[in-house]
Amino acid sequence: MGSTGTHILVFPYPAQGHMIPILDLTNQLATTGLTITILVTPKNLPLLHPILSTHPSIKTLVLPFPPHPSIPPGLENAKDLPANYVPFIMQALGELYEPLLNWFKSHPSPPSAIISDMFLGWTQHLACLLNIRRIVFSPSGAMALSVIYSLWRDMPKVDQNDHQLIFFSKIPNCPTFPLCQVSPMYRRYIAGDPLSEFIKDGFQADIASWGLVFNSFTELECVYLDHLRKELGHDRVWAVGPLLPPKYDAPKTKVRVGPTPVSVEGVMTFLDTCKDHSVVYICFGSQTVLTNHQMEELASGLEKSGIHFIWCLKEPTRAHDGEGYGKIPLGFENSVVGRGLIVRGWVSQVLILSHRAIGAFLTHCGWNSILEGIVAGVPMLAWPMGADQFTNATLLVDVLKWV
Ligand SMILES: O=c1ccn([C@@H]2O[C@H](COP(=O)(O)OP(=O)(O)O[C@H]3O[C@H](CO)[C@@H](O)[C@H](O)[C@H]3O)[C@@H](O)[C@H]2O)c(=O)[nH]1
Repeated sequence: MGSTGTHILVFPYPAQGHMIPILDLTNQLATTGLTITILVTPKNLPLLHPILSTHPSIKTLVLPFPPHPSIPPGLENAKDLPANYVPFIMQALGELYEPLLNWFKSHPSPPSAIISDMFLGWTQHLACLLNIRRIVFSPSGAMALSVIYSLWRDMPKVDQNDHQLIFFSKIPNCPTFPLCQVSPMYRRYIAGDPLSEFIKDGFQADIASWGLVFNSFTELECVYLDHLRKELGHDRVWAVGPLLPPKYDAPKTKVRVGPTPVSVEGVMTFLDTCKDHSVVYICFGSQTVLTNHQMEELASGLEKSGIHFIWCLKEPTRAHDGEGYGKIPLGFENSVVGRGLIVRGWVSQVLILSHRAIGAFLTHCGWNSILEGIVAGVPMLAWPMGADQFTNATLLVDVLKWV
């Protein structure tokens, strides 16, 4: 379809767990005749390759990644940095305000709406100045966002005691978490600190935005979607998920299994040799790198259980302390030859989960993983690690009682 309709700007936050669903949504929007521009920084442009080849009418706006004192030069995506760098990436991207404003001002027919990630709250201020609508895209679920918005709106006092219980009494089912399971960005908030105030302002600007789109669905999160409509005081809260890629084609790339690279088809061939529902798939998303202690515990469990498994692991980034993270215990790989694959690198999780041989999914409860597990109909074992994952696990285990 040609792109002659309303012009919108799509602005993803550069992390795989955020980019994948917003681009899946953009894929769908592109079939409706909208004119679409996607904003990325140069190192993230290759990630647009699939969507640009499917929809050549989509335009790109490539703005340089603003330098930040805490981010090594050349790194522009959360996958290349430890998880606690998220606030720095958010702050760095905030520096795109002026360049983006200039782009709008000089464009002959600029966008009349911005769809931007929930970590880009400052785009609401830009939208206000330009007198256009800003729609928040949430790659997290409605229960998780209810908790996050409640924190930044009510600013409950925390005393830095990890066991302090935080009650969310206005949210349905009154979720309650010990402080250590609450958003680290909120836990680290210091009044008056410029980074903390930037983060707070971003979430409060999200709350004030014109609309909110979730990668979720009503049957899963009806009460939390309704809660948000009530809290925000409007009905422009949409659940458009589960968002999935247009088709599940395995890319023709190689991944490292043990010391040697194998094709992605090789991973699928391994699954082909396994009985139905016999393999445990293990993955902790695109950001979590296990500590060596966690690696040892998991490896020991896998060794003793005798089960078949695929373990997709993320290796430490340059900025991790290389000694403390991601070390596979000596001899483990040899001890599981034939029944276990340890994959370093990227294999399509959606593709693996849809294989008949998968019987369970050990997940960190990232929201995309949860939705992909539900769509594949695979039982999940919840091992939340941080961010919104404790809320997501609570939704599955305590609210829906699905796990
Ligand atoms: O080898 C891999 C690893 C990951 N994935 C995909 O990467 C995405 C990972 O997303 P998610 O499961 O949500 O985990 P994170 O990457 O950890 O996502 C971040 O963003 C999510 C959405 O806000 C949050 O729920 C998480 O807590 C946060 O860590 C999913 O689509 C997976 O299918 C692959 O395809 N192959």
